[in-house]
Amino acid sequence: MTELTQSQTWYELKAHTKTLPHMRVLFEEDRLRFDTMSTSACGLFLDYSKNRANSETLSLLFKLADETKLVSKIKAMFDGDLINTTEKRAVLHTALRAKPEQKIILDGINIVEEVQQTQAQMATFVTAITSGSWKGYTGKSITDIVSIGIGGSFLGPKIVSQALRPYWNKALNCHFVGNVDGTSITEKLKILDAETTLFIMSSKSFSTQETLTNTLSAKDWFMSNGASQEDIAQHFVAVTSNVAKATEFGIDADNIFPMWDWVGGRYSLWSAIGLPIALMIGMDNFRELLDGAHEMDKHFANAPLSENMPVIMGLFSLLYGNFHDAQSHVVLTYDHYLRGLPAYFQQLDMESNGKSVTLDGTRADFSTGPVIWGGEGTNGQHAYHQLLHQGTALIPADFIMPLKSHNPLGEHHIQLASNCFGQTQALMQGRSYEEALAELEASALSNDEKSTIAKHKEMQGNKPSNTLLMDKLTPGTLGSLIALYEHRTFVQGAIWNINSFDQWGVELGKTLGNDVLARLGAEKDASELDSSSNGLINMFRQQSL
Ligand SMILES: O=P(O)(O)OC[C@H]1O[C@](O)(CO)[C@@H](O)[C@@H]1O
Repeated sequence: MTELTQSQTWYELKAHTKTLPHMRVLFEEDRLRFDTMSTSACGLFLDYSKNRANSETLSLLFKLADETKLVSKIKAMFDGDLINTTEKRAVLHTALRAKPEQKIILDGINIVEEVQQTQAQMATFVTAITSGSWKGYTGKSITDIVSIGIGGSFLGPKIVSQALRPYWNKALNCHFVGNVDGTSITEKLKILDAETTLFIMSSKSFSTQETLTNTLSAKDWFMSNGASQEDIAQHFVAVTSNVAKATEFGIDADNIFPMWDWVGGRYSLWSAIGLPIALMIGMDNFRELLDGAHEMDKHFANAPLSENMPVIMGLFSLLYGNFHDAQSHVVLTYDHYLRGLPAYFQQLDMESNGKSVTLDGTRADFSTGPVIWGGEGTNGQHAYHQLLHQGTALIPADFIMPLKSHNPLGEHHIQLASNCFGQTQALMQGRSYEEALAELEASALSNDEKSTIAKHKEMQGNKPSNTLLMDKLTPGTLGSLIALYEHRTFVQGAIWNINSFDQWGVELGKTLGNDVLARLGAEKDASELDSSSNGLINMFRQQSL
């Protein structure tokens, strides 16, 4: 048993959540519900009124936050305490977007100076590439950037570049390679010209199999196009915390952008891992992205809990997972440029809070991180919204939408907004049996048929959602939005008292994968493995090699 689930407040929340009326009633009882249950920060507006909560719910949640010392845990992160306890590391992705004049001391060093030096190195490189002064081995300027990385070294650059497409440098194209499946890199290389292509190899550890394999294949392709070993320096750069390994790999020392162990992979887009972003949108816009995140950092560190956007969102997610048995959470982005964001938040949250022991190793006797999934609105309405509305699972939803489009076109944006708001309304209010029956009144169906169909058309409603709006999708508002979700993830982990910043669960798969690799190559016999693994390996060896 953990202290958390034995606390008085936990018991009170369990009892309280059973007493709440349908959200329809909560809205009828309080005409000002939208005004009191919404808040703004850093260019974002959060409507959290369509949640299963009243003032008592909120005060119990804030009490739980107080009792679990959330405020002091937030301070500990910003101060650089070693809160990643299993790896004895600080968690300071916030330092990546700190102001140049700030001082954040870690092991006696002001790490802000190191961050600023790397940003200066990035800025010089971005200017060289975008001005055309950087030449390839045949004297041509670079036209295509290929970012090779996986996990946090892939999704951040890819999703943020995609989201900020309106800000792209017109002279550059970008491509992202992550999967070790040869198809991924082959499809990219087919359309590229070795003379004008730059590869950015992004790997914090410089030991990730997929990234090393993809980079070696990129190198082979490059050399097969008439380039020589000394031409590598003009077409390959690396972002890593393992500078020695990158040099050994053949990356020119001047072309290595450092990163640090106090930045987790899934929190690293703000570092030189974001180099592809800076190349595509320019260093000024990249700094605006950082500034947006910095504003959210200040808000998170200073706002009272009751006005603190990441705290409110984190507490509501915890409410549904721990007191309503919600096993997943859906992120619905009503903006085509943000179509990749659900996948980004999936990795951010699930690799952070997909844990089952608390800091001292006690097995959690409560649900921890939910499954995060989602997609682009309005497409989802024709795919999985049926389950959101009438399924048996409770799935809290976040709807995210800019109020202004980068591409105003006829009725498109007003229709997008009408769908976004209409969906949250339908989830909340549902449709009663009586309402469904009334809709069938004029039909030619018999009374029995009307009654049966009405039961199928009934929608319970009371399905919670948050609606997050921004005036327009810009580097600044995107920075604030992503930092908001980073801190939302932190809030839950802090209250659960788990380590949100290691990822031991991915180690075993990698180790066994390497063992299977040897057996697939017939260097090792597979017969001592379980019959499934043995059978699969033998099938591959017989049919694929
Ligand atoms: O940047 P690296 O060291 O290649 O790691 C890639 C990814 O693999 C992980 O370590 C495990 O998925 C992620 O945390 C990380 O972003």
